[in-house]
Amino acid sequence: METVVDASTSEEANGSAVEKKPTVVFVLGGPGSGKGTQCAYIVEHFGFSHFSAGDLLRAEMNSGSENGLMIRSMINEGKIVPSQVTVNLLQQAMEESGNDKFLIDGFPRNEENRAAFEADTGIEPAFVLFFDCPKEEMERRILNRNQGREDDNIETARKRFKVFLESSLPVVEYYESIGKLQKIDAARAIEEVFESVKTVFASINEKED
Ligand SMILES: Nc1ncnc2c1ncn2[C@@H]1O[C@H](COP(=O)(O)OP(=O)(O)O)[C@@H](O)[C@H]1O
Ligand SMILES: Nc1ccn([C@@H]2O[C@H](COP(=O)(O)OP(=O)(O)O)[C@@H](O)[C@H]2O)c(=O)n1
Ligand SMILES: [Mg+2]
Repeated sequence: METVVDASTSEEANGSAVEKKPTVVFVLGGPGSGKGTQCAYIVEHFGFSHFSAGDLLRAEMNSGSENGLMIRSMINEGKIVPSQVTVNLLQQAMEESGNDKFLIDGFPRNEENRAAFEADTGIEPAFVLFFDCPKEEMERRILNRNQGREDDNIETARKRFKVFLESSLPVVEYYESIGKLQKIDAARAIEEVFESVKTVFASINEKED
């Protein structure tokens, strides 16, 4: 007869080899508030991997995947793509990165996004950055962005602002209510905004080099 399970295997199974959960910071703010811009600086200074939910969805849309057409029509209407699609893309990107510190930008954009991520990954954010910016300034930035995005036109931008107010702000308020929100005045020059961002991250862990 085969030997029974040995001691080392059962030790792993009962938790001695449990992995540490990754650190996740969600980066929220209205369309054009400067999330992507600030994330690039955070990556340089603090060693996080940055994933923009919008960028991952655009890549998926252009990859010829079966969800491509659905994603394009949602994005062009400023609507939020079903959470399962976005959470799967984020999970895959995190797994492939090999890192354990993630900035997730433009997510969660509604309560369904928030709940799906938590249910599927078991991860809660360490904290949530919120870039607070007046609508007029966000509108100016979007219309000057020049990245060739189909949704950066005035008509879609207005739909995105409406979705932000109705669906995304309640998530921001939720994180505020549990004491996890770090609100930053984003209506200043890029360098000034980053000074405030640095203060928040410096208290966590400075990149060692
Ligand atoms: N503090 C700022 N002041 C002026 N323009 C900014 C600032 N931050 C970002 N921008 C510009 O505004 C546009 C939107 O910024 P982006 O980082 O793409 O925002 P988001 O990811 O929140 O939509 C970009 O063209 C960017 O260069
Ligand atoms: N969590 C998310 C993030 C983006 N999106 C879609 O992608 C679009 C662009 O998101 P984005 O984060 O790149 O846009 P910005 O806030 O950077 O301007 C959104 O308007 C949504 O249509 C989504 O459906 N779900
Ligand atoms: Mg962005």
